[in-house]
Amino acid sequence: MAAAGLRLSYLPRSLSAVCAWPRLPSNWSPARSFGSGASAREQFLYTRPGLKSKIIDGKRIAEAVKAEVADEVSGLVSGGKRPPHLTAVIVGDDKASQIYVGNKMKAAEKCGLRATILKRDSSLEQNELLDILHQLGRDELVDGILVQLPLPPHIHEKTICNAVPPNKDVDAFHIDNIGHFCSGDPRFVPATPLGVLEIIKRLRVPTFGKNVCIANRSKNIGFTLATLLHSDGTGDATTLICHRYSNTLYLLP
Ligand SMILES: Nc1nc2c(c(=O)[nH]1)N[C@@H](CN(C=O)c1ccc(C(=O)N[C@@H](CCC(=O)O)C(=O)O)cc1)CN2
Repeated sequence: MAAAGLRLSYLPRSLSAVCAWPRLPSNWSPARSFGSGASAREQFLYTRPGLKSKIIDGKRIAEAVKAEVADEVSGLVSGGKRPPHLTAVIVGDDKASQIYVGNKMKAAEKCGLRATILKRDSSLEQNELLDILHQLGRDELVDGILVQLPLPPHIHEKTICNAVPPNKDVDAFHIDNIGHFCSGDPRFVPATPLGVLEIIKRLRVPTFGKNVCIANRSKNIGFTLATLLHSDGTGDATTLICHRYSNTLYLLP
């Protein structure tokens, strides 16, 4: 189940957040590139005349991953086991969240998993949500649980993430799972960075000894992706996390 849980869910459509640093041409000068009142994006592009973008067909990769997970699940089922059961809890009416959860559940079903959505109104109290999670934790027919974020403002996100039983926490947002991940002994890995790593591996983008710049500093995405990419035997790259306050000069090769 852990392997299926890890590889499920979301694959980003593009890999724009990760790029190898290109070499600058010999006539490049900071004054020419930074002195024109250009936007941050223009400055970035001006300083990287050799940078070539490549659009990645994430959908094709996602289909291949789903087919492989479906094979694993059908192996379990033909061995007499029941299909793993993923339950998503969603609180409120956030449009994007509805779409994300719908897509995750469709993907799970396509892989042969049982998928359940528990949808609750935004007026749900924190204690009621905690009760739901305790019940799901005790339910032997539920293997994986995710609580879609964001939650309404009256619900404390960290309290909820830490109420998902760590052995069913497919998002790996529970503090125990963050600790396991950071100490190099992951039980689950957050889906988005794992999806990016999967794309890098499947496209055989070399990372060994490379410099990688990650344009995202969130704990669940940029930070986790940097950890994966610099880890021994996983990415073996040198990673730089940058954000809106990063000095663009740090990006020079
Ligand atoms: N329980 C969870 N809640 C939330 C998660 C999560 O992983 N688990 N992540 C986000 C929402 N989300 C998936 O649920 C999600 C949203 C956006 C992306 C992403 O990679 N976006 C790309 C654009 C991709 C595209 O081209 O469409 C980007 O922003 O650059 C990944 C995951 C919050 N809640």
